[in-house]
Amino acid sequence: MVLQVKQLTKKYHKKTILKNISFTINEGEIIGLVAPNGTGKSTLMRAILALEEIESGSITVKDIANSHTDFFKYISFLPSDNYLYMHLTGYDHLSFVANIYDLEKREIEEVIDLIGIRSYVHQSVKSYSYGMRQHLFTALSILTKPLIILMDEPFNGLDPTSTIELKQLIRTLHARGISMLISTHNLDILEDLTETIWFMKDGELFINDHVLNIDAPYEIELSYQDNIEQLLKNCPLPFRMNDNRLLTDVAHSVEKYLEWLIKNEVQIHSVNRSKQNLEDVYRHFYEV
Ligand SMILES: Nc1ncnc2c1ncn2[C@@H]1O[C@H](COP(=O)(O)OP(=O)(O)OP(=O)(O)O)[C@@H](O)[C@H]1O
Repeated sequence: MVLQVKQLTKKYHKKTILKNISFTINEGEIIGLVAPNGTGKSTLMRAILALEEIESGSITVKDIANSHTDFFKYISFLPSDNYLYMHLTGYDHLSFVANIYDLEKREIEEVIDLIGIRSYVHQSVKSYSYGMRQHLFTALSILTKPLIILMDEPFNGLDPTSTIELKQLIRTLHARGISMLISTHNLDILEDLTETIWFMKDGELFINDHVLNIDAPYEIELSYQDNIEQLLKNCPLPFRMNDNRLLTDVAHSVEKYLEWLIKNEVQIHSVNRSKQNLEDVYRHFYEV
């Protein structure tokens, strides 16, 4: 186990943002954190990093509490807003962190090549584009060789090239055994990176391992019939239509649909289990 959070509660004024949240993250796990705006994803990350006062709870990495400076050797943060010194170069930033953690110059060079920032690392940050700043921040977040990285909306504002590169980097870090907690609103990207998606709602965390295996509806393809609309009007079971395909509701068994369709002489062409993607799961969970 790398990160352990126990019974974490955080309030802003009287509003409880995090309600008694507990979870663990193991070596090499990528967890996707998904929730609508304003739910508490950033607050959770900031609380883990002791950037927020909390009402109660314990947060440890490798059994070291976040009140201890050693905690920060093992955990890194890629925040959604990058705080960089405009008049310094990228290299200055890397040297600064390397000095604090007593790292060798060689380790800085390795990170520069891994992230691919060599061509501009000696320019001052004020000349960097948003994506270049994000790359520098990523380099800073992996310089200390953390066991886990918290990434708060890391894909925001990145062009397709930078997005592909960051996805590739996440896979590289994963292959090196680094754990990651990634919050994003981009469900397609997340689905590409991991099957372990956690949702947040009303201050609670819903941990659904392999969430994509949640029950998927069936697609019943109907053969063309003149009176089909009329026939389906009387169907007592809930359904959606997509062209000539009837999508079942997961709360009812497919047998019930087939039974009714056959009894009412609706001709069936084929029956398939549709693939449930993350957007479907999200819509179902948040009732969108
Ligand atoms: N410093 C603060 N003082 C008071 N309330 C705050 C403060 N920071 C955040 N909040 C409130 O806490 C709630 C959670 O905010 P948070 O930024 O953690 O959400 P989020 O899920 O990260 O949202 P987004 O997806 O928009 O980034 C929101 O209702 C927000 O208004």
